Amino acid sequence: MTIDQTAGTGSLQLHDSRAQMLREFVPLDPANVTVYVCGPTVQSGPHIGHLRAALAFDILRRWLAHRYGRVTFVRNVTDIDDKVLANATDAEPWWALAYRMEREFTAAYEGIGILAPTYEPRATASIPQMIALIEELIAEGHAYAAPADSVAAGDVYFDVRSWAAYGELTRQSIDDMEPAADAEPRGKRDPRDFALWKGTKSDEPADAAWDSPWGRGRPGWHIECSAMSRRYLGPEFDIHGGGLDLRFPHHENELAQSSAAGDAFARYWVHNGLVTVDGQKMSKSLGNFVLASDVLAERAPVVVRYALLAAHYRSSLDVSNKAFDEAEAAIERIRAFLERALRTLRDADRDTIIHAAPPARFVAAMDDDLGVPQALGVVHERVREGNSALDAENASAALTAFADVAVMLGILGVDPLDPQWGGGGGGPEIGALDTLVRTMIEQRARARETKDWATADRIRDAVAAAGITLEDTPHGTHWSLS
Ligand SMILES: Nc1ncnc2c1ncn2[C@@H]1O[C@H](COP(=O)(O)OP(=O)(O)OP(=O)(O)O)[C@@H](O)[C@H]1O
Ligand SMILES: [Zn+2]
Repeated sequence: MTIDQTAGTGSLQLHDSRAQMLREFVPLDPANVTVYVCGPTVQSGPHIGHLRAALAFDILRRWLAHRYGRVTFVRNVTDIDDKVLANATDAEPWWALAYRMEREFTAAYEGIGILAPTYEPRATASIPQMIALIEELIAEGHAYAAPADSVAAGDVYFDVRSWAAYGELTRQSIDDMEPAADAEPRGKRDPRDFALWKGTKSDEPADAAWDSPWGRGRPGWHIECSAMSRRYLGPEFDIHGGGLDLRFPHHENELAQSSAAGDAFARYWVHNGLVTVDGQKMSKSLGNFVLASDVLAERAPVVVRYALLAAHYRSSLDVSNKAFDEAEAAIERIRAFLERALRTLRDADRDTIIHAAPPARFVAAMDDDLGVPQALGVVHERVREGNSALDAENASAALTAFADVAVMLGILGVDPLDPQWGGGGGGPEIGALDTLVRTMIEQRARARETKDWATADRIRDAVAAAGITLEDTPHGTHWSLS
């Protein structure tokens, strides 16, 4: 792929939560855009808030890939944390729970077409990097171990008063902040100091602790992301993402730790708006969640994807059956047009489709802080125009509309005919099968053209033996599983 395929049509504007305004996105290295997104704490299964967050960054990533080609995309898994330990049982240790939940997240992400990250590091696999970062912070005078004779002995805290810029991300002064909730207050110099390392407690499992210069223990949540982003992307990278709920304290603390350790860290901060229920964040802790698995049992994955990306990623989204019904109707309108157009298109036309560039207004919408609602507006407009062209038997106008729609749907990952949806339930193997069967259909058509009936019959029999039925129609041969 070439660098910046849309050069000349404008620049990508992203809302940077740190600057609190739109900024032109200029990558450090246009040949490799770097993104770190905070992944889930795998204490329980994904709800649709998690899907929306992952989807927001999937769209960002796809658009960056369209513009620049290569994107190194890292999304971590927090597999050690207070919450994971709290949900473990005697029958299911913390590491078994974390892995089971990680698989549930992966299944839900893949189910709605979220691309796998380039790297997906688990926090427990970067403990030495976290310890090294904490040691740097202590050496620079920005962190301290709790006094050995205090109840917090074994903990290490970030010293917020030592870092004058603390609060810069969310524009707060230290004195206005709440005390940090996650550490033993009696070992701290300031109630806002937060834990970098947590000494193991007597009631915690022995295998949930690692050796460190401060005794056995485990990392705090914030240091995990500072260490993993540095390890996988280096001390400076382009975009740091996560849900709006993570801006404070999580991202504020990540920024403080990494900058205090001398890293330039993220150049842009992007936060997705929250899925809410009656105005409140959908959350495991509040118990007001809708599980991803429940929605996916009721609705086609492409409909769920469409519904969750149809609102701008920075808006709050109160999900309702109405939103899913509307997405279903929109997907059906698109599907009907694609199928209708496909019936009239010839194979020779496919080249045009593959080489189409998205319409300029779609590009402008996406460049304007990922304006997916406007971009989908362009999709529906081209669907209407394509249908009119088909009504008027204007083949060339129908073909360009089809090509536009196909390329836009491809970028957004919501093409209802994409083999990845497998007719509603299958996986990528359906796509592979489709390619193979189509090849055989073509060979059979060629044999028939040359009146080589023996070969044509042999191919039909081979396909039938694999449990596949071929149906010859005036518009070509369709296949289905018998
Ligand atoms: N309701 C929501 N809407 C949008 N994004 C969310 C929502 N809940 C969590 N996220 C995002 O999902 C990602 C993974 O989050 P994480 O596992 O830390 O969830 P969490 O905030 O602990 O969830 P919960 O509050 O349900 O326990 C984060 O980027 C987070 O901001
Ligand atoms: Zn993080």
